[in-house]
Parts: sequence; C-alpha cells; structure tokens
Amino acid sequence: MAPPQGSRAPLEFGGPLGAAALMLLLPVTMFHLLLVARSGPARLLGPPPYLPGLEELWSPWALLLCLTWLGLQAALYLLPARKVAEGQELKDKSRLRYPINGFQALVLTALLVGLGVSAGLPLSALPEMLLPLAFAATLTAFIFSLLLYLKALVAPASALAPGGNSGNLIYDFFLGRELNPRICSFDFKYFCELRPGLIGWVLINLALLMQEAELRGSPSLAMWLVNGFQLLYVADALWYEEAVLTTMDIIHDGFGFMLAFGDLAWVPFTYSLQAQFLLYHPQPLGWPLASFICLINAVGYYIFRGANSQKNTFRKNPSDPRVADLETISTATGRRLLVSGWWGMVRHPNYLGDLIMALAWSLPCGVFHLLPYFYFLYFTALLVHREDRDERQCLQKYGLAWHEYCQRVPYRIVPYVY
Ligand SMILES: NC(=O)C1=CN([C@@H]2O[C@H](COP(=O)(O)OP(=O)(O)OC[C@H]3O[C@@H](n4cnc5c(N)ncnc54)[C@H](OP(=O)(O)O)[C@@H]3O)[C@@H](O)[C@H]2O)C=CC1
Ligand SMILES: CC(C)CCC[C@@H](C)[C@H]1CC=C2C3=C(CC[C@@]21C)[C@@]1(C)CC[C@H](O)C[C@@H]1CC3
Repeated sequence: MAPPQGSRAPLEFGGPLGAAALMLLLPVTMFHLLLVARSGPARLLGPPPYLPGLEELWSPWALLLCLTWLGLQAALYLLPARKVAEGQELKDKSRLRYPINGFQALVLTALLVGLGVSAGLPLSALPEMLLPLAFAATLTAFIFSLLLYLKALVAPASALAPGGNSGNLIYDFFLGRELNPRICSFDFKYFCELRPGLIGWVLINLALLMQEAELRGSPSLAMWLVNGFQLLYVADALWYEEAVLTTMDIIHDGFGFMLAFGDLAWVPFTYSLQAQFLLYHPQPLGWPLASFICLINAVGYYIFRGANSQKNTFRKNPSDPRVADLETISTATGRRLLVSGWWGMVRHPNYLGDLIMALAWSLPCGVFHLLPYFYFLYFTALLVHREDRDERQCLQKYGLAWHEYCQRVPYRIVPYVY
C-alpha cells in the first residue's frame, strides 16, 4: 500500500523488523513475568519454570470477564462528565472534545467492586486467573488493533498519524495508522490510555492483597505499601486526566498494537508485578524501613507532580501567578519554553520523579530478587527512549530555541548524570 502524501516520517523502533520483534517479545516477556513471579526461585533472567499449554492460557470465562470489564469502563466513560476538554489543534485546525470523568470512573468502579465483594464476589480468586486473563487481554488487543488498522483504510488522509503510515503493513499495524480513531464521540485511544488498564492494574493489586489476607491472616506491610503507592499514581493520573491530552501518545502517535497491547495487557499485568511477587514471596519489612521507602515515594511524587503541574499550568495560561515569574525563552512558534523552576533543573524533571517512584515501588520487595525491579529497569529504558523521541520532535518544532534550551539546561533526566 502506498503511503499517503506528506507522511514520510522517519521510521522508529527499528523499522518493520523492530516492530515485528517487539510484537513477539512484549507478550512473551509479559507471560514470562507472570510465570516467574509465582515460581519458587522467581528468577527474572532464568528460564520460565514451565511452558503453559493452551488449556492453561485459554478460558472463555477469562475472555468474558475481560470483555465485561471493557464494557463496564466504556459505560462509565459515557456517563455525563464534570467537564469536557478540548484537545490540541489538529491538522485541519479543528479540536476534538474529550470527557473528563476518569476519576469518577475510578470511584464508581471502587463502589461497584465494594458492593460486589460484600455480596460475595470472590475477588481473591482473580490472582489464580491472571494467566488466562492476560491471554484474553492480549487476544483482545490483537483483534482490536486489526479492526483499527481496517478502520484506518477508510479514514481520510487528514485523520492519519504522522508516523505509522510508512506503507509497511507490520510497521503500520504496530505503530497505528489513525491518530484519533473514534466512533461518534467515543475516542478509543483516549479511553484505553487511562481507563481499563490503569483501573484494572489497581484492581489486580487489590485482589492480590485480599488473597494475601486470606492466606496469611492479614496483608503484609510491603503489600500495603505497593498497593498504596500505585493507587496514588493511578488516582493522580485520573485526577489530572486532562494532562494526557498533551502527551505524545495522544498528539503524535497513531493507535495500533503498541498502545492497544500496552494499555490493555502490558499495564495491568506487568505493572502489578511487585504485588504478584509479594503474594508468592512474602518479605519482612519493619516500620523504620517502610517509613524511609514512603519518604522516597513522596519525594518522587513531589517532583513528578510539581513538574507536570508547572508545565500544564504554564501551557494553559502563561500569566498564571504560579508560573508568571518563571524565566522563559521565546520560540518562533509563539510558544515559550520554561528555563527555570522544575524545567530549568533538567529537561524532563517529570521523568525523574516518575523513576524515583518506580524505585520506591520495588524496594518493599527487598533486595534479594531482581524480578520486582523489572518495572524500574523497563521504565528507565522506556523513558530514555521516550525522552529521545520527544527531543527530536521538539527540535523539529522549536529549532534554534530548542538548541538554546539544551545549552541552558544541559541534563536530560538526572542532574549531572544524564
Ligand atoms: N508509567 C508509565 O508507563 C508512563 C508514564 N509517563 C509519564 O507521563 C507524563 C507525561 O509524559 P510525556 O507525555 O512523555 O511527556 P511530557 O509531559 O514531559 O511532555 C513533553 C512536552 O512538554 C513540552 N515541553 C518540554 N520542555 C518544556 C519546557 N521547558 N517548557 C515548556 N514545555 C516544555 C513539549 O511540548 P509542547 O512544547 O508542545 O507543549 C514536549 O513535547 C510524565 O510524567 C511521564 O513520566 C509517560 C510514559 C509512560
Ligand atoms: C508495551 C510497550 C513497551 C509500550 C507501551 C507503552 C504504554 C504502556 C505507555 C505509553 C504511555 C503511557 C502513559 C501512561 C501509562 C503507560 C502508557 C500507556 C500514563 C497514563 C501513566 C500515568 C501518568 O500520570 C500519565 C501517563 C501518560 C502516558
């Protein structure tokens, strides 16, 4: 298929070969982690304890549960929202509208789950179903990506993403062709980015905590910390939901296998790895160390939230008193860049905060296993790669002004290190 005119973006992720490798490697890694987390030695780098047969992976009940979950989250998405936000300007100068009711969806889900559990819903049985559920989510993501690919075939050229339209089927399927696939006002990418996966992640964590309580009488302090930290992170993302409208996933990337699998399968099943590990490998944790880990998480959150809010406030209204005194540089686009405050410390202070939190989520699992640190290692690689992609896009957008910013703020993520 010929690429549409004017959309020859440089290939990313190693081109078609890299995309094909990632499409295989990501699900394999996810299943490896799920199997290893429940095995005795829990060795990240060792072979999986065994290879599950199809009868262990495939369950129609798991698929039904997965689809019911998506249906529930879609219904909550469609409820009246406290606010409707406008996205960034599109190629055709129009702006899409997005409901801001993610936090409401989290609270309503919590109420429904609470009601279900008090009526006898066996939530603690969920950990036993993680393998077939992850398989069902992967299958759903794959079929969904196929449908998205087909939908993009009939989309107008103006609706296509800058990347993801190379003409190579595998690459385009992976990256995603259409920028904002929608049916009426239902935006699939925006919905998937924040709702089923993120809320599913904390639900799995909660189920693991409840099963630990059943097994050992009460949840361990380490399990409480992991659940608390990650709930804070998810609640924060949904509370500040509007901020996702300025991320590169929404503005730049098409919706294909990478994001569909990432949102629907990768996030709930690999981001809950620490809680999975703790269920099968209880770790002693005293209050002094727990307090220290809480402090690390608080420092990370303070930087993450401070940096994200500062940029979002500045982008919404540069004369807001909270940011009006910050030093900036002008760019040819009319938009200015912050060079003091958080964004004067490093060029991605929000990534630094996020990484500090990632470390705090692993520490309750002790230091004798590498497995619970998988998230920290993967996330470092993801953010380094993401930072590089963002820098290239900013250089294209801001040209000389971006060079000046890089000179004024030489470090990318970690002051004096990187
Ligand atoms: N847990 C997870 O798996 C993941 C979490 N995240 C988190 O999500 C959040 C959003 O991340 P992401 O979308 O990658 O990127 P950012 O929120 O960092 O956004 C980058 C954009 O910010 C603007 N910008 C950059 N420098 C400046 C400056 N000095 N002054 C003003 N604006 C500037 C530019 O856009 P413009 O100028 O056009 O406004 C740039 O493209 C982060 O906190 C990140 O840690 C991200 C990915 C995965
Ligand atoms: C499977 C691949 C390796 C890549 C998948 C990437 C996705 C898992 C992430 C891409 C950007 C994301 C963002 C978030 C979650 C992970 C994904 C979907 C947040 C919603 C997490 C909470 C933050 O507050 C905002 C993030 C925006 C980007």
